[in-house]
Amino acid sequence: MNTPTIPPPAILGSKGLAPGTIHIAGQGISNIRVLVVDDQNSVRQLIAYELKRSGATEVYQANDADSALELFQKHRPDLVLLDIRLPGKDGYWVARRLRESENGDWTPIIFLSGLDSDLDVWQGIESGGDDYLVKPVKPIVLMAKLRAMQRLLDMRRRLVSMSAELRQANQRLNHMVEIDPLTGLVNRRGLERILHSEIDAARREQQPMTLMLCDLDFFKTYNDSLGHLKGDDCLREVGRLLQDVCVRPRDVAFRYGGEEFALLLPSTPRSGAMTFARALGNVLRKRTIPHPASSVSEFLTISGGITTCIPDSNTDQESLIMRADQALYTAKAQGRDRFFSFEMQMDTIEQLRTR
Ligand SMILES: Nc1nc2c(ncn2[C@@H]2O[C@H](COP(=O)(O)OP(=O)(O)OP(=O)(O)O)[C@@H](O)[C@H]2O)c(=O)[nH]1
Repeated sequence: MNTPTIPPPAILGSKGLAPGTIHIAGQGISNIRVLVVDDQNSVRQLIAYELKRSGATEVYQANDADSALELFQKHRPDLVLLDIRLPGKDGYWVARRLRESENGDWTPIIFLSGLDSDLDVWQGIESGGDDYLVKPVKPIVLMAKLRAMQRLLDMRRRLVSMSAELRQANQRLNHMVEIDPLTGLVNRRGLERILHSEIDAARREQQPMTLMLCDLDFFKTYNDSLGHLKGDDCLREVGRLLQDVCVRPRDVAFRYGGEEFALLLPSTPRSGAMTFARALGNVLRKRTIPHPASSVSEFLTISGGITTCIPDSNTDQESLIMRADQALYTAKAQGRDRFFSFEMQMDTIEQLRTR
């Protein structure tokens, strides 16, 4: 029942719309699709006729509660004109169902009813209506109300689109503040966020996770001998290299700060962590980045501290970072150009004991 028919002139002035000034040039409604719910054919068609004349792009018509809901779901009109007395379920019921089905959206509902007691108005607004008009209503009054609702609707649409833009801008901003401009890697702030959620995931899934802190060896003397710009190039190169070794989608490389990098490897046990560290060392060795002032190699080398665990309720970002940092300190103290993990050291001791 969604095609409005132009009523014969005899219908004008019947119970739904009172006779009166009907059309004000240029003052109609525009770009609006309306659902009219009324069980009286003549009233419904007259309203549809007036709406069309005033600029509504589409008018859907329903004569009972169920077809009203059906048309609402199907067409998602911009506005609903709703009678209260309908066969079967009434207009209050329809308004409540419409509100439930909107999912945070808002469609203005104007009750258009012959019931004129204060309680009816109260119930109409309570059930989800935004306005209440008593029939017969003058077309000019109806149009004025529709224009007011349209204004609110437009304002709401602008707000919704502005908040979507704002959300996107915020996402871009968050992304920007988590990216290190020199290497393009995620920075320390991003590490803290991602580490937090990966700890939660690993705890939930009872999966081992690995965190590596890596530090370029003798980078001060690299800068001192080759200059700060070459130092920057070197950091960029290492950044690319670390990104290349992170082949699994959830493995992430970070610039932790200065000449320190971090690698987060979810679902990676100790054995996998050491394989990864060896591969990383090999890739760097193959790159043969000259380091004229290093006392461990003629090429750039890296030291790394590794920690691997299945997080429990005591595991947090700080404890993991601290443990990886202590392991890094040990790798440096043991001569650099190596990776160290307390957990793996314990494994080795355990293996020696059981031999
Ligand atoms: N070019 C460049 N150098 C940086 C940057 N950030 C930190 N550095 C330098 O990295 C060097 C780190 O030096 P140290 O902390 O003394 O460590 P190191 O010389 O690498 O010695 P070890 O770590 O003990 O092997 C410092 O000279 C910093 O100035 C950067 O963004 N660009």
